[in-house]
Amino acid sequence: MGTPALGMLGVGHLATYTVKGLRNGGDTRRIILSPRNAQAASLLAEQCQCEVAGSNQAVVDGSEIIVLAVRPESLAQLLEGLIFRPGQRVISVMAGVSLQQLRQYPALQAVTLVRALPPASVEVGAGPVPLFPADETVVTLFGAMGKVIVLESEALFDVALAHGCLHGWSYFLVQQLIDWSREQGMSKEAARQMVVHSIGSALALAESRPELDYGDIGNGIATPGTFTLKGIEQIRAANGLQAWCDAMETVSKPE
Ligand SMILES: O=C(O)[C@@H]1CCC=N1
Repeated sequence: MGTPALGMLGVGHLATYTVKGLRNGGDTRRIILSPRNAQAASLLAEQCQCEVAGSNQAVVDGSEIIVLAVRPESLAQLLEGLIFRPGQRVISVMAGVSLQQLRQYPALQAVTLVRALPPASVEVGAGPVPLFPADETVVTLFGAMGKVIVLESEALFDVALAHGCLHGWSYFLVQQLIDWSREQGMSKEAARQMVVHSIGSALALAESRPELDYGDIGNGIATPGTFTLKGIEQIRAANGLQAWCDAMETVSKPE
């Protein structure tokens, strides 16, 4: 048996960066794309050596593993009339749709269902990919493009949804800090480098010292009389740290 073929139902942003991540990670398996978004599918097929199927059913028939990468509101229409083989592996990358909700669709009743949430950074092999439940085939598949983290429960997978959002929020935080630096007169390049390396190098140092908590390192720097302490006190007083956890709380509790 060769490497299981992969079918993508839905060729939007998530499907596109996932396929790019797999190819950039050296995965050369057969990848079959659904035809509905014809322009995106043919572009991705050309860039990443995929095939565009004639129909969604052809995607299912030609693949051992199928990724559901449509918007939740399009799912019912997508599944209408589709026939999966019993035991076929179906990975849902739709945020906020539970296994129980997926199981309500007649088409999905006999398949092996797995949930995953690849962030955009898998395109460069750098994302955490939360997964539930454990599935060796999917761990191997997505291991090519990121660090797969198998969660112990679906509730914890929903917590990881908040981390998926954190990934997205990071861009806004970094951009806001770059914009502020530029308003002070810094060049675009210097502003970007200063912000990115300030945060990136903090992560690098902390990850070189796994025995230390991030808070320990922060407290070692923010000692009495420092500018760092003055600033973090101001951020805390403005709810600037707690606001992030509050948003995590909101998005990790779908419905
Ligand atoms: O924003 C979203 O809905 C998805 C979930 C995590 C990242 N993106």
